[in-house]
Amino acid sequence: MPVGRDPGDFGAEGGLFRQLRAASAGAWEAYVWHPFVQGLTDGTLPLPAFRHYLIQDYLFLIHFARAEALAVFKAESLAAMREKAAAITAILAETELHLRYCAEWGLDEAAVRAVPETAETVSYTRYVIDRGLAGDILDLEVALAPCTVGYGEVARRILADPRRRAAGNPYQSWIDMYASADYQALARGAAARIDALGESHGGTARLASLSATFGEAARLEAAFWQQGLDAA
Ligand SMILES: Cc1ncc(CN)c(N)n1
Repeated sequence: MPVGRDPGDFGAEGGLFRQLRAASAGAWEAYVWHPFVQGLTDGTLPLPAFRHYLIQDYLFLIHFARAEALAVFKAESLAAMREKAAAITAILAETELHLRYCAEWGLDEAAVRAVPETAETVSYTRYVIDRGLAGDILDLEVALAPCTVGYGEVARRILADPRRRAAGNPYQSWIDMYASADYQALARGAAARIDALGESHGGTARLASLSATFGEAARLEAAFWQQGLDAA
């Protein structure tokens, strides 16, 4: 396997998730192995870049939880509603990590909430919500998947990279969060859900439009990292 290119075991061979990832291979690669991610890996990412990113990510997660709540509303079964409710709980737990970093920088929750959302944060979160409002549960889950699954893949790539700075990496607790068994299970579940909905909701016939959504979300993810680098 090439260095830093561990794709993980997300989605089944031949399933919709892997078809979507393959259809947006360039945008996906630009997202999951963005220079920001490489800076996290070897610990060279400037702190102001991380700080800008993390504060915006806290704001991002609030809106992402709203999008997951829309997926509860649009869920096709009670089991799916439970899975989506668990995803909301996981996102809210994720924000605790952000608040711990912010507390180290002297920012409490009210101070973080008072930071205006950037264009990158608004465009990504509202795009996902719009896909969910305009489409059905599969459209929404495809818009959500690059976020949930992508960070699972990002963490696996970081761990697999020989340039990884393991000792004294200032971003280790961030890496640990997304490499954790809990997060990896969430990411695997999100990819498996895309595969299942692909079967039940006519994924093959809708491939062109679903690929457009997936690719756009992957591009918005890359832009989200980039705003951190641009702020440093
Ligand atoms: C922008 C973004 N994308 C994904 C994740 C992982 N939940 C996140 N925290 N932020």
